[in-house]
Amino acid sequence: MKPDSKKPEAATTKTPPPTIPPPNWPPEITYLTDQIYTPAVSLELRSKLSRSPSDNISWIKLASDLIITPCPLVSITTITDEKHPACGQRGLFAAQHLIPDSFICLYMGEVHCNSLSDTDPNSDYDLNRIETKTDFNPCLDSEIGLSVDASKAGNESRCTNDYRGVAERPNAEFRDCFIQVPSLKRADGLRWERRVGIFVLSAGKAGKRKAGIKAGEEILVSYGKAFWEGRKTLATFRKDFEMLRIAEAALEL
Ligand SMILES: C[S@@+](CC[C@H](N)C(=O)[O-])C[C@H]1O[C@@H](n2cnc3c(N)ncnc32)[C@H](O)[C@@H]1O
Repeated sequence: MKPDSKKPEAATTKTPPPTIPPPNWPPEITYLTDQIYTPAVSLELRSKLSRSPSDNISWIKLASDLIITPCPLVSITTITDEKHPACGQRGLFAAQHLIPDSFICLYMGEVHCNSLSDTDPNSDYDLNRIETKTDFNPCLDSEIGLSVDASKAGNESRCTNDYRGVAERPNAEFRDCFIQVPSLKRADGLRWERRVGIFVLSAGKAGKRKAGIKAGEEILVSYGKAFWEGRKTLATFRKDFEMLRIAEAALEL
């Protein structure tokens, strides 16, 4: 069943209702239960996020009961370990044992166009700059040029740190997925829409990661070298020596 792209659905423009944020949520950041959109993201562009799952058969389709806000699987903690390179900042930790390949939470934020005018060059929370398994420059949908920035609004996923300097390797990764959202046009009242989620890494061929992520362990992804190289360039330009030190340390690992 192909989505009807002639007329975008106005019902999807609704702003999600406010929810009580999880403990330790940064008060200056808006807590989201669904992604929001910059004015530059037209309804027509948004409708392109809606695809029949048969278009991308390998992408996981998440049942709506897996998407719970706040997410009970994780907790946000301020890092106090001085050896941790993000000491003093927040990190995302497993609130219970998470098995390999399991879904943790969606990467929520403000969806924006990848044009210079609609991108915040200072954001540390833009998927545009983070490398995922599927794409070198993942975005939300690189074909239509959309990405997600959680610098001003997001959910727990914005607290996920990079593994460099913390652990030997990541234990989680970003993956493309589909979720079901309400549709006025479909007989069943639902359609599939593209999202990016954080998932526990698979056990691996040798089963080395079969333990998944233990309760209390920090959830760590790889932002990719490009993220840290970008930070290094920006830090050099701004003469921000602390940012430069962190970026160089991450690149050395
Ligand atoms: C997406 S945020 C991660 C959450 C962040 N720690 C917070 O409290 O909001 C990305 C920023 O976290 C910090 N960070 C994440 N992983 C790091 C690492 N391995 N080493 C140093 N800083 C890290 C950097 O400041 C980076 O720009």
